[in-house]
Amino acid sequence: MKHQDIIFTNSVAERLSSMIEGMNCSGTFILVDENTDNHVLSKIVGQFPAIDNATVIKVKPGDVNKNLDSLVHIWNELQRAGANRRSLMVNLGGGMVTDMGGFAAATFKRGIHFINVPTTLLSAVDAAVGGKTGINFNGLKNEIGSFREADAVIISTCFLDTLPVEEIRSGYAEMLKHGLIDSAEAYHRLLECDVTSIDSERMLALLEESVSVKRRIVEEDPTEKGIRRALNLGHTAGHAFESLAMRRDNPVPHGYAVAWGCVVELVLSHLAMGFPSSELKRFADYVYNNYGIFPITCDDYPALLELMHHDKKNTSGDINFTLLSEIGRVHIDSICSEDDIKTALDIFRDLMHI
Ligand SMILES: NC(=O)c1ccc[n+]([C@@H]2O[C@H](COP(=O)([O-])OP(=O)(O)OC[C@H]3O[C@@H](n4cnc5c(N)ncnc54)[C@H](O)[C@@H]3O)[C@@H](O)[C@H]2O)c1
Ligand SMILES: O=C(O)C(=O)C[C@@H](O)[C@H](O)[C@H](O)COP(=O)(O)O
Ligand SMILES: [Zn+2]
Repeated sequence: MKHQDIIFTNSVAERLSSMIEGMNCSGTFILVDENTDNHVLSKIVGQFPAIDNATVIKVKPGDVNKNLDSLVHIWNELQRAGANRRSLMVNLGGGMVTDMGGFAAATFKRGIHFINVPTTLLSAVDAAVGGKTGINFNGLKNEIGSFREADAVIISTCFLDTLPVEEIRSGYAEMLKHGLIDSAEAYHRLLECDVTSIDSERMLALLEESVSVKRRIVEEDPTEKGIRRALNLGHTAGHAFESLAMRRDNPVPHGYAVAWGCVVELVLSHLAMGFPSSELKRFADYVYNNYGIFPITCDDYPALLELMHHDKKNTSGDINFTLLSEIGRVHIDSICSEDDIKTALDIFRDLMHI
């Protein structure tokens, strides 16, 4: 897999335009959802012909629409406008847009060029980088997808001012995850920051630091044969919460599910690997105070376990977790029994005062 070009800038339109011109493509498509159409597109149009001449494709927002219907809509629009192998797709949006647009680009005519321009904190620090693309299918997260890195990722803080604070918190959860797998120093610094009042200069520095954690791991293991599973901390349980919330017709932001999932998986880390109880308690309190609770009872355990059995890290009938023995010390392929997971869910409910 080629090395991915990741650019940090607040002159997005200028960089994007010169990139489009340099790629000598036969046509450019910009994928947006209704919200990035409303809040973001106007920030990059009206300055450079390479951007203004692009065809805009619009999808409905939200993870419930990261699905086959939206994907078919994108393929139809590309085909209708005569896109070919030299066409370029620009994914302008959050992780929903970069995941699905990346997959549409990876599959249309077996692959066209694409550039990710992330517009949420979460997509800037995580989703737009590293080549995981895909859609949800049959209620399971990212069930259909491919590894295909964007030709380039243009990361900026200039889109974040219209983002609801809930979405800032959601992205911050993936940054905390990067801190947890990286080092106690980076993680504690994040815990001490007030996420709602970080100025844009400091935010750009935090973005660069967080992306560097993901980038280093992806470069070592681009297709998740091993160590990339570190980036999946919190997701075995987190994706189960996220899917359950969708089943209840009450979706939650991805990062919230990851934050709750990390609590469950730090409980398992404590039980199985001796992860310090003081750090577990501190993280759980942070999550309770900043993300609230995901309401579950023991009646939900069978559904949650069934969802965890679909996790992509599993290679047998067992459920595979990424755990920590301490902050920065990662143990991939940690198998936990259903009984251990139920115990962890019990402790999760205690820690979250549910
Ligand atoms: N591929 C990966 O490595 C990876 C990593 C993490 C998450 N993901 C996926 O990313 C998705 C979550 O991404 P997300 O949190 O960015 O969600 P999202 O794309 O759904 O964006 C969240 C909300 O913010 C809106 N929005 C986007 N930019 C905006 C802006 N600048 N101003 C105002 N509103 C804006 C969106 O329309 C949406 O309503 C999930 O599908 C998750 O599975 C993928
Ligand atoms: O990049 C990775 O690898 C990750 O696991 C990052 C996660 O934050 C992200 O949510 C990813 O989409 C999860 O992938 P999946 O393989 O568990 O669907
Ligand atoms: Zn994630």
